[in-house]
Amino acid sequence: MQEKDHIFAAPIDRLGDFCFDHKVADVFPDMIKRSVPGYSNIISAIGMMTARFAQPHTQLYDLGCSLGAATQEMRRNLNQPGCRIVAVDNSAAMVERARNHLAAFRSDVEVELLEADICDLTIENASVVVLNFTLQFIDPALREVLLGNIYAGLKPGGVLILSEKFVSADDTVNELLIDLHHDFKRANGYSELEISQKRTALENVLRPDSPEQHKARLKRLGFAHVDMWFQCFNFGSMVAVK
Ligand SMILES: C[S@@+](CC[C@H](N)C(=O)[O-])C[C@H]1O[C@@H](n2cnc3c(N)ncnc32)[C@H](O)[C@@H]1O
Ligand SMILES: O=C(O)C(=O)C[C@]1(C(=O)O)C=C[C@@H](O)C=C1
Repeated sequence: MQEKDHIFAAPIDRLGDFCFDHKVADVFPDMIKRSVPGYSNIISAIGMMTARFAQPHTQLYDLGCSLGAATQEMRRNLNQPGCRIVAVDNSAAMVERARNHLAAFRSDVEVELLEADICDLTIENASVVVLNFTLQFIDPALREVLLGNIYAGLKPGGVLILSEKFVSADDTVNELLIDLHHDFKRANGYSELEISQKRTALENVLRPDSPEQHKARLKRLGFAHVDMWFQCFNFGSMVAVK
């Protein structure tokens, strides 16, 4: 049975920064499904893009893999010989649970699960790289270097799938999208207290960029084709092909 997310349901005295600890890892599937509009569509599309972009004898990366939802979808859709998936997260609680989660499925595809900081990782011989709601948690000053490492490690024709929470450059639209996201959370059973406490806890740790900032940076780094393929409110996913 999957646990329900009640983490911010009661008033918290000294509300600290949000972090991916045991409490969050225990309820993560419920939390992300009720918090991120379009999450399950994005996971399915990661599988579809894996089928199109995976190249024989290459590596596929799931960076900030949490419990391995994207890894599992990539593994299910891999149709090329000699590929392996490298799934990485720096939260011990997430990696421990990802190990159990991934072991529950039968598959011939090798998955290397690493507890590591993705900023310290060497990316090589890659055909598919997934950053599914992870870059937003990386120090903004380190984002360009990380994306540059990904670009360098991708083979020509390789793809980066980058899903993020966005900030809109237009203040009025930005407020509208945030309000609509909160409506989405209310409709999924979150209370006003849960919404506001989580918002405060995320303030210093989830720093969103605008779609324009993302596109400009990916282009600057050399990606040949960059665009948004999905957006719902202030959440979305981009595709960048080398
Ligand atoms: C919103 S979750 C990602 C969800 C996941 N990709 C999925 O599709 O279900 C963000 C994850 O990024 C991880 N993370 C944040 N900073 C990281 C870093 N520097 N290195 C590795 N993992 C990181 C967190 O521990 C967390 O599990
Ligand atoms: O709940 C929110 O407001 C979010 O921003 C959602 C979000 C995310 O985008 O990663 C934040 C933290 C949790 O990991 C799950 C989802």
